[in-house]
Amino acid sequence: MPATQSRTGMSIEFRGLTKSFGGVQAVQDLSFDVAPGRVTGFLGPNGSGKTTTLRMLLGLVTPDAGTALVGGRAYADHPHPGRVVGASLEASFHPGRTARAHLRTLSPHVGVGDARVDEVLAQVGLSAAAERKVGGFSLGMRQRLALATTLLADPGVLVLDEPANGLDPAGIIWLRDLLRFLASEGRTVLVSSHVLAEVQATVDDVVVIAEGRLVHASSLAEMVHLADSHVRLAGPDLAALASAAQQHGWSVDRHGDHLRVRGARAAEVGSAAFAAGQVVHELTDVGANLEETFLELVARGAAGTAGAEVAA
Ligand SMILES: Nc1ncnc2c1ncn2[C@@H]1O[C@H](COP(=O)(O)OP(=O)(O)OP(=O)(O)O)[C@@H](O)[C@H]1O
Repeated sequence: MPATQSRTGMSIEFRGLTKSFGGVQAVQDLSFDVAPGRVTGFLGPNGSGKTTTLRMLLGLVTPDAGTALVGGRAYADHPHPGRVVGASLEASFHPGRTARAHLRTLSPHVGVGDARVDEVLAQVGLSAAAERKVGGFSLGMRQRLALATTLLADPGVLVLDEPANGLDPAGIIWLRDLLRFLASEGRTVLVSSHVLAEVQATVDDVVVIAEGRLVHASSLAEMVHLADSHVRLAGPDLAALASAAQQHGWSVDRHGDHLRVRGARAAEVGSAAFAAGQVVHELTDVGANLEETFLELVARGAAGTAGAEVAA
């Protein structure tokens, strides 16, 4: 077994990380922190730069500028980086090998024995499939084996790229419980995903990127607060409706052909419009929708207008 000190989570720091491939600016001046003892969701749409960022963290891609540090050091500067950070990024399996054989080929490199191999197979629910060839594994089983690979050295830092991809609903709940348990032990757990809903029940902190730039970093609780409910209001004279709502001290944003009024319920907004003599075509209470907030942050980030939402 590796030394227990490896289990202590270290913080991860990204500072001014920048990388382009030819004409493609994959990551731009990206800075955020990932804290130990918490699960952090690293979110962004396809092609937003998540994998490139994680590859730079693991020293697989050289940044054009900036740093990515684990416990204050570059990954490669740790004496035994594979024992400090467990990462699923490079997980590739020989189809003719069994799950157990796959892990046994890796175990000497991270200084663990066969007993640990069976332990992690049990931890990811693959004990019964240990002697089956990986070529016949489902996507979900491959995800479990990738996770077993990252856990093998009992590392304090886990970096998981889209770990929920391919898992069935029961598998997603299982993964959530496992990641929460690993974080509760003090580990640093960084999980990428392009679907907030997939990791919403798992993460403590949220980092959102779009087109390689940071658009939001906060606790999940703060993001939920951002996703506050509002009243959707439309009519032939939006300017007059907006001013009627503002006179009551409610905040009003225009979104295309309708307004969003915050701080009031639909009934109050309807009464205010009536009192102002305004025709209303649409008046709806819209509940908090985290996924919608995520998509909005991404859209605003892509348009380069997200600065105000960046909390980190
Ligand atoms: N080795 C490379 N050569 C050229 N372009 C690359 C390379 N790696 C990434 N890119 C480009 O950088 C951008 C970011 O890609 P990246 O894979 O980091 O995004 P992602 O957020 O992980 O996407 P996904 O959710 O689809 O995995 C994309 O435009 C991609 O095409």
